[in-house]
Amino acid sequence: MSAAEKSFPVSWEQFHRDARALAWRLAGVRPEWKAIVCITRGGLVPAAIISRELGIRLIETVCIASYHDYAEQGELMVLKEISPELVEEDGEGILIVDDLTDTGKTASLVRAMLPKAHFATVYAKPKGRSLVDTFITEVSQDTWIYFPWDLGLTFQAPIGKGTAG
Ligand SMILES: O=P(O)(O)OC[C@H]1O[C@H](OP(=O)(O)OP(=O)(O)O)[C@H](O)[C@@H]1O
Ligand code: HPA
Ligand SMILES: [Mg+2]
Repeated sequence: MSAAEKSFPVSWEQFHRDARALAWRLAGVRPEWKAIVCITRGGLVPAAIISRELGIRLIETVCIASYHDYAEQGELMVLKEISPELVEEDGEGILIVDDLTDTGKTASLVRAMLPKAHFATVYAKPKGRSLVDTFITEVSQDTWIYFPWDLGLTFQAPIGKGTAG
C-alpha cells in the first residue's frame, strides 16, 4: 500500500457505534449465523460486539499477520487455520469479521478458505471494498485508520501560537 497521508483516528465510542451499525446491517442479511470466523487480531473487537448483538456464541479465529511495521505490509502469514468442521459446505451461513479491509489481500486469502461465507468489516478502503459483502464506512486509500486500542491520551499543543502555559 502507499504511504498514508491522512489520518482517521477512531475513539472507543465511535468504534462501538460503527460495529453496532454493522450488526444491524448483518441482522438484515440473514436471521441466524452458524458461527463467526474472526480474523485476528483486529477482528476480535468487532467480533465481540457483533456476537453480543446477534447472539452468536460459536466464535472461531483465523490468525493472520501482515503489517509488521505500521503502514508497511509484509508477506501474509497464516499462524492458525480455520477448524475443518467450519470449512465444510464452503462456509455457507458463516460470518467472517475483520476491523477493516485495506489492499484486500487479507480478505481475498480468507475468502478463498470460505468462499460461501459472508465477509463483514467495519471500515473499507477502495482497493479492498469489492472483496467484502458488508461494511459501514469507507475511507480513502491514502488514509490510515487509527484504532482506539492503538491510541492513548496525549497532550495537544494549543491552536494559537504562544498560548502554551
Ligand atoms: O486489506 P489488507 O491490506 O490485507 O489489510 C487489512 C488487514 O490488515 C490489518 O491486520 P494486520 O495484518 O495488521 O494484523 P492485526 O489485525 O493483528 O493488526 C487489519 O486488521 C486487516 O486484517
Ligand atoms: O489503515 C489501517 N489502520 C490500521 N491497521 C491497518 N492495516 C491495514 N491498513 C490499516
Ligand atoms: Mg488484521
